[in-house]
Amino acid sequence: MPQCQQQEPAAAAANKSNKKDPPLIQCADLILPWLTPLELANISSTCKTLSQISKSITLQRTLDASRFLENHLIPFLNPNNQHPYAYFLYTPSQLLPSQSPLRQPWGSQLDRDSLGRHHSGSACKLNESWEVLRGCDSELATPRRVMGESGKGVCGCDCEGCEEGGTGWEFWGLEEMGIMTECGPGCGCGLECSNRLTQRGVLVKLKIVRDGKKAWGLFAGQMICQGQFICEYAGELLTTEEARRRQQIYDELASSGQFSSALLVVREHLPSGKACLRINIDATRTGNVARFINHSCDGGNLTTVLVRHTGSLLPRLCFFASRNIKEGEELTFSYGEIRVRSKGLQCFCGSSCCFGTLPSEHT
Ligand SMILES: C[S@@+](CC[C@H](N)C(=O)[O-])C[C@H]1O[C@@H](n2cnc3c(N)ncnc32)[C@H](O)[C@@H]1O
Repeated sequence: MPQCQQQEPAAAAANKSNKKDPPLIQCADLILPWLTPLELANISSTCKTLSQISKSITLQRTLDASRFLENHLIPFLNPNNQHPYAYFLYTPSQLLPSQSPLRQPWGSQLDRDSLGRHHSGSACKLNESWEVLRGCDSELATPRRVMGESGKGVCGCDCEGCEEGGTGWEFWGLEEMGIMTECGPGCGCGLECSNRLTQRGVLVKLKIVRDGKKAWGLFAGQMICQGQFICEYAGELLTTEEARRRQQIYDELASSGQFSSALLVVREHLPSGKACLRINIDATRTGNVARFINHSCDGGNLTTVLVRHTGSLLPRLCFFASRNIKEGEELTFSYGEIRVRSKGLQCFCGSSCCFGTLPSEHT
């Protein structure tokens, strides 16, 4: 049958080109030829609508990295617009990997009302209690309970058990770290207690700006005074074994470029000096705004404080302004002093004392 023989190569060619198409296009190619003109027109307009919705979702996502879980919107700004936002799951506080969601909604117009106010439960409640507090004591915006060597601080409420002393802390090689104790699950007070400064989410305006060399960075969206609380370092709390496993994967991905990890290790040296407790917080997949804070060899403008809570075993790592910060300034801190990798990632902090490479440690 000469006709059949002639058609065979054309059919084979068509099949070959179909194989390259994504599955959805392949299905459409099977179904759409059967449709009436009206059905085809309906499909076409649905696709245009979906395209508009997905553009609107992208826009909404650039407006708030926190998925409406913080008190203020935290926008992404990228002057060259190639990457409008960074994709990660948002958590305002530490969680276990088993608590980390596989997916999280982000970018629905329904998240906000016509005035742009948040609908998300936790942030609203936090915001309300903060508004009440701010009216009566502006000092609440500063770390009143940062402790010295003695481990004693000024207690903001009558709860007992707040006067615990501190040991020595190390963070990525840093020997000096502030220690502070706040009320927690073991206290009778609630979020409105003045001794829960770091538990009300992000209270200063921030923005996330893209840079050609360092990728995203966290910037001040307002003037910030020395001592003001910025945010905690939130993410998944890992076992050391899991932290090492993930760090190996991250290192491999980073060596091929285009990947930033945000796995942070905090070490506590016990008074005996013989043992060391460590906390591994991974904000790479699930985290908060702190995952965008870049390194600066001069120490930057942030200081880290370990905050303990009455009745809670694990401390939280929190960032405070180490000096007055102007609106538009990048927020940075030192990742540490140790550089175990001779060929570490290049540092672009731009400070006069720049070491040239980013700090690196064995996890
Ligand atoms: C915790 S993340 C900070 C946010 C990151 N820039 C991003 O876009 O997600 C740490 C990573 O940021 C990059 N980074 C941080 N500080 C840097 C610096 N001073 N110079 C170059 N890259 C930096 C490195 O890739 C590092 O592994």
